[in-house]
Amino acid sequence: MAAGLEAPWVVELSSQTTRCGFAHASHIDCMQEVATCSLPSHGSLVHSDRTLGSTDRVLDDIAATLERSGHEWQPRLTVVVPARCSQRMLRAISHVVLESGSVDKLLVLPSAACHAVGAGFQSCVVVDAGAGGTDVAGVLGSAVVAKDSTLHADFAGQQLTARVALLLKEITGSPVSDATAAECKHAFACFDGPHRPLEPDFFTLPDGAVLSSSDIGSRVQEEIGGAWTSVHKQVVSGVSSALARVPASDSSDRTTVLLTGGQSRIPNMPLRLAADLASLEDAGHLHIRRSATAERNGFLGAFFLSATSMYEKKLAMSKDLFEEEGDRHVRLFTGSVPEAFL
Ligand SMILES: Nc1ncnc2c1ncn2[C@@H]1O[C@H](COP(=O)(O)OP(=O)(O)OP(=O)(O)O)[C@@H](O)[C@H]1O
Repeated sequence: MAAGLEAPWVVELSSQTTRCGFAHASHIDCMQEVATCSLPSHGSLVHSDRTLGSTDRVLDDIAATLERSGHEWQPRLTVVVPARCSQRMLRAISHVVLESGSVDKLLVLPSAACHAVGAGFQSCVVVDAGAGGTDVAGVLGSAVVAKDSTLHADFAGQQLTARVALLLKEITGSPVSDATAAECKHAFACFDGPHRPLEPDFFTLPDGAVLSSSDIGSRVQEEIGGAWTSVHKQVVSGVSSALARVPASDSSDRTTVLLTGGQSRIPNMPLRLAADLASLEDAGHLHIRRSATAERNGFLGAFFLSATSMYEKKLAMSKDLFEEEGDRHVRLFTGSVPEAFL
């Protein structure tokens, strides 16, 4: 952290879980995970302009949640959004935050760059398989290379959970909660491959009913395999175009493809991605890495990037400038952060 700077609050607007918190250089001091079941769907707000007018409601909800747990907004705030976030949405976020009275400086960072930095990479191709879909982006010097080089594919954890909920209802005859469906999905999720773990033999529903893995396990895996099959060509083409912008980054002349996001936990996913990428000309130079901190990388990376002196000097939008010149300076940071600042 640069001398004299207080750590900012970081709010990561994701499809299913909004993560917000305050971090120290050495550890996360408090990180609230605000699930959207008790809040409006933040992901759909940042993923689409249609509900633009609701941005203030989203941030108000987060502020209320923090206050309930005894915290207040800090004067510096970093908001993490998908790289495809529109200029209109960025302006809406800046108005809500900088007109709120409690925030003096705002930084808006693209999620892919934060995931890369959070996992320890300054340059790589990010494949972020999350609840709302799978995003691919090239990251160079801790910044997304270009907004138009990002890709969104429909391999979405929330949709898979909904499919598993339907399967469970079909088998048991009664509806189950999303939490139960997600638990069941996590128990059986797996791609084909040599390290396929043994399935659990049984899955127990909250009412005590026991389903055997033959009832539900293979059907969950079929759903996951089918969903990936329908998007894998798209993902390969996204990785291929990102690779054209991200030069080899390690001493052995290889480029890292970072698998991150909650769905990257699916067993054998790196093997499946490697098999799909094998058709690429650069396949021999790819290093596929799955991060152990999958769901937290975006938050962690945002904290690290915000904690540099670059934040203060070049990147953050100040309330004073906003009041003098309006929202025309608001932009998603896509420049390269010099190593000296990291
Ligand atoms: N072991 C697992 N197997 C299968 N899916 C998993 C596993 N662990 C987590 N997931 C899924 O990952 C998803 C959550 O991922 P993540 O937290 O990255 O999403 P998000 O950040 O809210 O969304 P997004 O990145 O799309 O905005 C959920 O759908 C969850 O069910």
